[in-house]
Amino acid sequence: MVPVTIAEPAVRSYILYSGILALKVLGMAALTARVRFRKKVFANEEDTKRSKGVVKYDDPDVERVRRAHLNDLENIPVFWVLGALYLTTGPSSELATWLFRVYTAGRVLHTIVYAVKPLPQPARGIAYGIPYLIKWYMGAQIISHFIGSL
Ligand SMILES: N[C@@H](CCC(=O)N[C@@H](CS)C(=O)NCC(=O)O)C(=O)O
Repeated sequence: MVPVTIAEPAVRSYILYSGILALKVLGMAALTARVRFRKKVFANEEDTKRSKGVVKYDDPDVERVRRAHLNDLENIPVFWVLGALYLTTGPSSELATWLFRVYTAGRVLHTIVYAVKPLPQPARGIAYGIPYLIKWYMGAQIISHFIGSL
């Protein structure tokens, strides 16, 4: 059994990048609110009163930010699970740190090219694909490490 302790640089790196990603997910709510107020487009009647906005469910800019938020929710919790389990396989600290770092950078870039400053494809596909492959790699490492130990 590989000991997973806070003294391990890879564990500290996981905690750091997990925290950054959690704040990044929270930031999506602020980004959505910013676009809603800029466009005066809201989801509920009571939200429209102070800013004289309208209820609208198909504003393209709001929907874009909402899709980016949803995409985070489809991906980042999976990283938390796989990243934590990956640490139990005894990876090199350097490799684990780079995987967590690149993953985090990819997810931040995904939001930028999707919702902040939309860029033509394949910008979003790449920003999505690299973190996606990192998760598959960590998942495969977990399975290959533990499959023989049952
Ligand atoms: N739920 C996603 C699954 C596939 C995915 O996440 N694709 C990436 C790269 S093209 C993406 O940014 N999709 C846009 C989105 O989720 O709104 C979708 O419907 O597209």
